[in-house]
Amino acid sequence: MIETRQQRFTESISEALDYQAHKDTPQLFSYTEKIAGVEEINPIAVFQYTQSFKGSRFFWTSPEDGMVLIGLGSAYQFKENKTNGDRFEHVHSEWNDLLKSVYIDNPYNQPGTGPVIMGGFSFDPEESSELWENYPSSQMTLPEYIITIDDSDAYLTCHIRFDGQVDIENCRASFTQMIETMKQHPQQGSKDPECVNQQAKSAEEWKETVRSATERIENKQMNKVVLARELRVSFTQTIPVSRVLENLLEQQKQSYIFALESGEDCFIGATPERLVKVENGELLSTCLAGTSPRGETPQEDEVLGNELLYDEKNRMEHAFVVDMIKQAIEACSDNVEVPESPVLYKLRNLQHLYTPVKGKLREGHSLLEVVRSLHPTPAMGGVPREEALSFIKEEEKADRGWYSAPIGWMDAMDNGEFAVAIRSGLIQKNEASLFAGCGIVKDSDPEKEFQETQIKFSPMLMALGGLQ
Ligand SMILES: C=C(O[C@H]1C=CC=C(C(=O)O)[C@@H]1O)C(=O)O
Repeated sequence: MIETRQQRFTESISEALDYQAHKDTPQLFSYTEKIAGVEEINPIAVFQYTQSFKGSRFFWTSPEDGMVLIGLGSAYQFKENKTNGDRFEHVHSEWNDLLKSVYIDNPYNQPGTGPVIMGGFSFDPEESSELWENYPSSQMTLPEYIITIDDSDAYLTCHIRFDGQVDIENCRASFTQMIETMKQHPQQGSKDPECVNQQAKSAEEWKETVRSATERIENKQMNKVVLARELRVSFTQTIPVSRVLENLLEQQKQSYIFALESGEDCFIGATPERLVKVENGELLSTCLAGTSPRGETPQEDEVLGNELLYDEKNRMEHAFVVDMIKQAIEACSDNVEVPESPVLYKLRNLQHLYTPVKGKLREGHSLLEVVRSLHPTPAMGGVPREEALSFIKEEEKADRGWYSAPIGWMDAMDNGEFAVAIRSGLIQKNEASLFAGCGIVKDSDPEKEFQETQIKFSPMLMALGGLQ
């Protein structure tokens, strides 16, 4: 088995080198292999044992299909800063150009294997700040190694650049070494560092901004706006990212768990909000807006859930999102299906109103084009979009950076998925900035909205060990 594997790798890379020798483009080789023994692979252990890639790792898992994607290192990167051009279109066209020059050996028809780019975008391409200096307005990376795990199989993909002397033996040995790394057992015993300080901008100031938003809504200058807050937390020691990931995986089973390292920082979170998923042309988007806490007992939980389902203010907040997403998906898809009424989506700390939107992506439309038309939905920006965004720019005092923006991956067959990076935080050594926001409509009560943001901080606070 090992011998056959080594042979396949050697033959494939030799063929690629040979093929590329007659061309003046390329220079990239993409090779995928199915790895036996998926039950042995522990995603957290992979993260713990790949410290040599620290600063350029990506972690993703989806609650629906349980798929895990880990990206390590960078063989190629699309990156753009502070632009008012079309950053989604730029990535889309550069990705398609790059794909023309990749020699691909991937015999598996499995989404998320072969050449896959991973990363995300900032909320507002025109904003930049010191806090987010390691996170440009768009950054999608083709990793050196990609580990893809679905329920029954695991795959390893590697990307090798052909722009210098290629040592085939070395490349093959590194690939084999990475397979060994995938099968390591997690290291036990790391403790959560102690939280020593939590600091947010003045609560009164934030509530005042909510009041001024409701006034604008009363005056018919807008219908809805989402306002966010930032909480800076400090710990006694450097925050261990793999430990936080492990906690999120255990505590937030209904959410996407993601992490993206960039330089010394790590943007990490557990978001329930799918922006869009495309698999073999089937499209799925999600409207998630309208929030209530979970009850202490099943009875209280049911009462709170029912109140949320029939609450006029929350239904209005939700309906703005459904209308916009439905319209955007209809513009690029056939057979669009949207249920009449929302259902409840229950998380550990909160429950939301939830409406799925399904369709068949029309020929000629791409995943990134859908991301561009959806971002930001009224669950993150507001209605009308431009009015809400300029209110956020002028009045909201949070440095959003990548919070509430698209994060995800896409492969060479235009399969992929983007979530909206909420319930998230930016880890910087022993400190982290956490973010939480709420949809404001005309009947919003500033105190209640403030309490809602407090609960929305809890998934990250819990995972960091900062929630007593
Ligand atoms: C903006 C956030 O949540 C959004 C997603 C779901 C429900 C929301 C709400 O009910 O306000 C928000 O629109 C956040 O968690 O930071």
